[in-house]
Amino acid sequence: MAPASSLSAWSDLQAHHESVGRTIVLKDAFKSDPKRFDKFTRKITLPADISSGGNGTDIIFDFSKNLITEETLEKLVKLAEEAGVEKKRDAMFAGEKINFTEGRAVYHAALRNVTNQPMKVDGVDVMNTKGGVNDVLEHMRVFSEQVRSGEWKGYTGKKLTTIINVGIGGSDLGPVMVTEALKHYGAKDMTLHFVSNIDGTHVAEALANSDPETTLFLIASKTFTTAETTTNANTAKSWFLEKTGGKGDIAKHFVALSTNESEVTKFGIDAANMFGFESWVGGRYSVWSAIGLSVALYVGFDNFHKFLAGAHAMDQHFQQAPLKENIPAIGGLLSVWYSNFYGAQTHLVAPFDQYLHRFPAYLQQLSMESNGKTITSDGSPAKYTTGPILFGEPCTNAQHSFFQLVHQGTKLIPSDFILAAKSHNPVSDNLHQKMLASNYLAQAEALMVGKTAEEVRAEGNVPEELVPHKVFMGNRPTTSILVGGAIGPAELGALIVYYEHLTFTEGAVWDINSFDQWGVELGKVLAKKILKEIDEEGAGSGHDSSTGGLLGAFKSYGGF
Ligand SMILES: O=P(O)(O)OC[C@H]1O[C@@H](O)[C@H](O)[C@@H](O)[C@@H]1O
Repeated sequence: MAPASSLSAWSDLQAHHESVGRTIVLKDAFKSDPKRFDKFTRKITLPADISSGGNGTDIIFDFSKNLITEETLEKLVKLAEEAGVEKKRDAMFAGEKINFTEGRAVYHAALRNVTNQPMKVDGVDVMNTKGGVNDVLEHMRVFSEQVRSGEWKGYTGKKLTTIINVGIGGSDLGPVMVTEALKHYGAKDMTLHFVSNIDGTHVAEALANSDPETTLFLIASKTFTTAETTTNANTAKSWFLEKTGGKGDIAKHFVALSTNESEVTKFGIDAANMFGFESWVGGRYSVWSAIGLSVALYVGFDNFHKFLAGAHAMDQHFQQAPLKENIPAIGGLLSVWYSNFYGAQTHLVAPFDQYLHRFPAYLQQLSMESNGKTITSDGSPAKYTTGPILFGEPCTNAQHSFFQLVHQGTKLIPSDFILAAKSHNPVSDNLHQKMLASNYLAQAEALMVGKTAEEVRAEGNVPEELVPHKVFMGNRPTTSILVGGAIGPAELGALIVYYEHLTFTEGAVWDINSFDQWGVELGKVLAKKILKEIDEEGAGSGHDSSTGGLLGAFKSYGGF
């Protein structure tokens, strides 16, 4: 595929940015076009039987507060066409090996293919083959129901009520985020811990208050070779054997979520207690796989299934909707518009939802591990900026910390605001929910309309020297996502997949491989070498003076 910047739609957009983009004034665009909201808002309705309220939940994506005209959208769609976004999308859903640096299909959509459409990789039906998607789901259903009901017992016959998921990256962030987001649906008698960091504090704190008789460990690792996870898992195993005086039955207390059966059995977990998946599931897309077992255990399999079904609804929309109506494609194209034509470097995602407090952290891996790449498909460096820095925190908290920069800083920060119309906790007669909503609406409005010097002066009593400090430039773009109900499993699934395919669209336009992650390797290799050096005499070898100096200082201060 040709580099994006050589496409004619790209030059066309550059000219369009010069002539139109740079001069759009959003508040004027709204004044002159009363239909702007309708024109740029898109909606998906989830099937009633999976929606949180029992009616089909609408999810509205209001793109109207973005720096676009109808012509911009047409030109962005043209860019997507020229960049082959639809072709690449279809190749992904056809199981082609679009992860071309690892020779792998990118098929996480099969994991949530709840309508059981035929999906094949290398001619093999991944849904119905032995050990395939449906078999693993069935294993997850049976196991999660047994644990939740107490039928699956620990070695002394007690119900397992503490779940410790040991995993990192995609084997941690998805399960953490989703179990937090769906806490309302979680088993009240279950305590969850997620141990990811190699910092011994993480595992020590999780074990400190856990009872080996009632604890279930999920060792979650696609490769089962990740240093942090195998080390934490071994520490957990030693703790378990020590606390149980060697009487603890690993088979009852440890299960593995992995693709690597031989490493799993080497660790001491029976293959029967392994929940598998395939190499075509990338780590950051693995919450839909066996890696989501903690979710199924916590919220129950029916809810896990709804989570998959909501995701599937967004998959189907992405596959079927024409680009101009295609919600994730529009999201991705807007990101390209801001990154490549306005020079934006960031993407803020602020959920107005406390349950979604780990959503931005989850999206950081999804977006930045996928599109933090320089090299394009022909091996040459991109001549344009690629993956933005995604960041965020829940609101209203973020408003009281870093929103200063979003409103008055020198940077353009395209922002997404997410709100559910219904709260799971409508306390104080919904006062909190109304205040939350008022902030969600006010922030997007304030970012757009800003405040001129004249408006500041008109407020009266403002010393002239303070006027410039109180001016808000405005015209700062936001996308407002409104879930027309509560955020339940299906709504959450659909929201995640919106961002997955947004990320896909960006990467497809930028002509990069969004599905590998070579950039995490170098640090791992160097850490292995340095770990050895910590136990050897001296301050290592072949290091620069900073690394060598710090290594020496660490050893001397730490007494190593
Ligand atoms: O699940 P594994 O194999 O232990 O890998 C965990 C994480 O390891 C990281 O190194 C990768 O960058 C992530 O993509 C991955 O999710």
